[in-house]
Amino acid sequence: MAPVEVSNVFDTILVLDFGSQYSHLITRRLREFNVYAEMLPCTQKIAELHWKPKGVILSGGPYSVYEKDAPHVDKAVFELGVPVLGICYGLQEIAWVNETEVGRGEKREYGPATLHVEDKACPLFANVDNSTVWMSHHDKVHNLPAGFKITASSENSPFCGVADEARQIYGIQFHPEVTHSTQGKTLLRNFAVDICKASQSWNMENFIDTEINRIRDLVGPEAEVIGAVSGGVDSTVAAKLMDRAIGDRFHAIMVDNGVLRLNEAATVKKTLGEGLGINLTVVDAADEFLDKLKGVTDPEKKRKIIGNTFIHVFEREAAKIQPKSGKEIEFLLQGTLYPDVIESISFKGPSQTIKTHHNVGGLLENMKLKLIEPLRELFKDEVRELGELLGISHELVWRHPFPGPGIAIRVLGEVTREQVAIARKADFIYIEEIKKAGLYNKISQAFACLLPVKSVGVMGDQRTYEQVIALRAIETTDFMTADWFPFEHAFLKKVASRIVNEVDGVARVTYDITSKPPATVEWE
Ligand SMILES: Nc1ncnc2c1ncn2[C@@H]1O[C@H](COP(=O)(O)OP(=O)(O)OP(=O)(O)O)[C@@H](O)[C@H]1O
Ligand SMILES: O=c1[nH]c(=O)c2[nH+]cn([C@@H]3O[C@H](COP(=O)(O)O)[C@@H](O)[C@H]3O)c2[nH]1
Ligand SMILES: NC(=O)CC[C@H](N)C(=O)O
Ligand SMILES: [Mg+2]
Repeated sequence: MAPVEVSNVFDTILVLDFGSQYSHLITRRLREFNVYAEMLPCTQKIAELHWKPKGVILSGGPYSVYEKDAPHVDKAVFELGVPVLGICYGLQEIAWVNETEVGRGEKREYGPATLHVEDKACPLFANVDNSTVWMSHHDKVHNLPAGFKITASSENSPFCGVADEARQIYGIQFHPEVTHSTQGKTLLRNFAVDICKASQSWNMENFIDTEINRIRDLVGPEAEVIGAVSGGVDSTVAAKLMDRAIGDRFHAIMVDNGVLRLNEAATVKKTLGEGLGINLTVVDAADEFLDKLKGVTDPEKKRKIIGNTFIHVFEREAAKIQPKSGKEIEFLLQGTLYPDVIESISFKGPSQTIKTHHNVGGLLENMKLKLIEPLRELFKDEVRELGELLGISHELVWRHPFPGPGIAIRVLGEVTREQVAIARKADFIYIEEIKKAGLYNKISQAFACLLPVKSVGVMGDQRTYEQVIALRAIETTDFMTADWFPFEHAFLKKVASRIVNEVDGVARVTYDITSKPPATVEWE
């Protein structure tokens, strides 16, 4: 029997990734109109798929089809009897497979171009007008492949759209997945819904039932599962799904690593344990973490120490659990999201190893435990929607992300109890003011950092010589790029004044106005 996979339950469009920076956006757009799509590397062998796609999209990519080492699609894609759409490199690949010349164009084309729909009857262009599309290519299809007709053109690309309607193979030179292609979403919908006949049934309500059944099948009637939860969105949603699926055979463990936010452990215990009824153990390992961090100032070392200590604590706690069945714990729950999976499977080039799925997450290595990752098909906003449907409070669902290494990477330099206490208090005041000003949900992430430099101040006629707090607030959709949040001056003034007045050990407050890149979100 084929394994129960999401793609076996929902009609699925297969996106084959040739390494374009936009590949994941194709999946994203299709899901926005409730068609499920999954991305796999372009090297995927069709015979090894456990499910049959309703259609296939070949993405763009940095290679040239005529290069010696260029990646090529498994030709079995064209034997599946389902529609195929090639985008940019994908179009060039379709031409290549059909023995049509592709070469370097005289002109590169990056940015906006005007699309001319030449064949208004082509179902791919239904309700698509002559409009702006986004181009990003240098190569050019020189001739029309045999059996194809021209469906669209642009000034620089006479074969901007081609189709072999009998075989349902379509190619376009532009990128419909980027929002700058103003009618790109209509085109993708035409392909997925009208041409491939994929049902628009992908929504979080349907997903809950499917996933609960899948977990029950996988775990069976007796086995027990452990999972690390932080009180963050991902692990809470994963834990709640697990709880619905197998009840008290799921054991959630939260580690107080001594670098959580103010009152965090107690709050999580209350919201997850009492509020959501999840079987939760909070382990106080603060001393163990802080002892190991003594004298360490290098950011990477700090991260490694915290990561390893998490594993030790977690293994120790897991060994204490004695399942009713008398057998050992068999499964480990992880809150892996789709972007993590994409990162690990995305096609980066023929010379690079493509990581496989068990490397994703990596909370525990060399473990006998089998992984369960209920969110591995979902984007963050889908996880949030799922959280709301599972009855998790709006406040928890919309919490800003908080990194596992916590305040340890927000206290620059050595992490001591005293330094953590200062950073915690300042962070608490900052977030409290953000919430009071009604800004929390407009900001993607905000926090305070403690800088290990001293600065002179004057308070109550006394000279002070204390440390500096740097405030950070960013707006982003995917955390890969980010911009700083434009607070009103009055707001910053208020926060600075409160922090200097209420937090001993701080003489000065600054606001970080660096975007990512060149900076990162965290300071370490
Ligand atoms: N203090 C903790 N105790 C136990 N597990 C933790 C702790 N901090 C992090 N983890 C584990 O590490 C994983 C990764 O953390 P991450 O911050 O990416 O996700 P999250 O905390 O679930 O959600 P969010 O991104 O909203 O913070 C978590 O899903 C959880 O399994
Ligand atoms: O769970 C986590 N463990 C980590 O080690 C870690 N490092 C960064 N982050 C979070 O990732 C996002 C991007 O942060 P950076 O721009 O600093 O890489 C931001 O949301 C960061 O808070 C982490 N989350
Ligand atoms: N964006 C792409 O897919 C580019 C394809 C190919 N590398 C070109 O330059 O034309
Ligand atoms: Mg977190």
